[in-house]
Amino acid sequence: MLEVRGLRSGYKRSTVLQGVDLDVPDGRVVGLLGRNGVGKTTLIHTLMGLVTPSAGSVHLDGADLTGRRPDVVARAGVALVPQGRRVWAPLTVTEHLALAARRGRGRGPWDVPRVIALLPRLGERLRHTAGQLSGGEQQMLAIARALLTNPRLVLMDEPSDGLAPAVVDLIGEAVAGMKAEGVTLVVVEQDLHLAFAVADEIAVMDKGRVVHRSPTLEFRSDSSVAAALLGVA
Ligand SMILES: Nc1ncnc2c1ncn2[C@@H]1O[C@H](COP(=O)(O)OP(=O)(O)OP(=O)(O)O)[C@@H](O)[C@H]1O
Repeated sequence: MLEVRGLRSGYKRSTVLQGVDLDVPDGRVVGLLGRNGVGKTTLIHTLMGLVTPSAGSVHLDGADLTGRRPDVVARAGVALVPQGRRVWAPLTVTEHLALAARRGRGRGPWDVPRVIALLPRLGERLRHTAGQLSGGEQQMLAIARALLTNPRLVLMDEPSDGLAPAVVDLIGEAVAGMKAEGVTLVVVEQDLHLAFAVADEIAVMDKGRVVHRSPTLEFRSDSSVAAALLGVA
């Protein structure tokens, strides 16, 4: 269980997170929505230890991760699938998987055969370099890399970014597969179709806070909430 309380953080000239409260129970998928610039990426990066909080707390299964370094947070079981995938263009898929597997070895159920079973397209591209992959395949590689660390919690930042609808559906299937294996996820998304397809619950941020939380079915059934908080009909 992830428990975030009163989290404040930001950059030199601006405080972005103004006191974020967020609970993510084990095995649940929370879709994190919000207009551009409300602080979704800053929240994900603060949870991962890439941005240092000025106040508040982050606990995972009771362990205090507040302000810890990214490598410490990763070892505690948190993995980031960053926006823009951040794969290494010259390395092959096999090399990416081998490097990630080395870091996660022995800590849980995910190994290379298992992530390839979840993401079969990668199995057909093992000798390709990451730079030769399509955007969707790079996203799958970024997911595979995260899973191979055997995380308890995966933070995904706009996995649908720049992908065609049919490819977004494949990413949705991969997220569903992770969830079926018991992985807990926070998925930042602009694509409501994907967020609704994968999330058990929706959290909406505005001006550096989580201002709304409801089960996905409830959120979908009341379009006035989405209209007010996201500016969509
Ligand atoms: N590295 C940085 N240095 C300074 N300011 C930043 C930095 N990264 C983000 N910001 C600012 O922090 C605010 C929140 O940005 P953030 O990326 O967290 O929002 P977001 O909700 O993820 O937006 P989007 O949906 O557009 O990705 C914005 O005003 C942004 O300009």
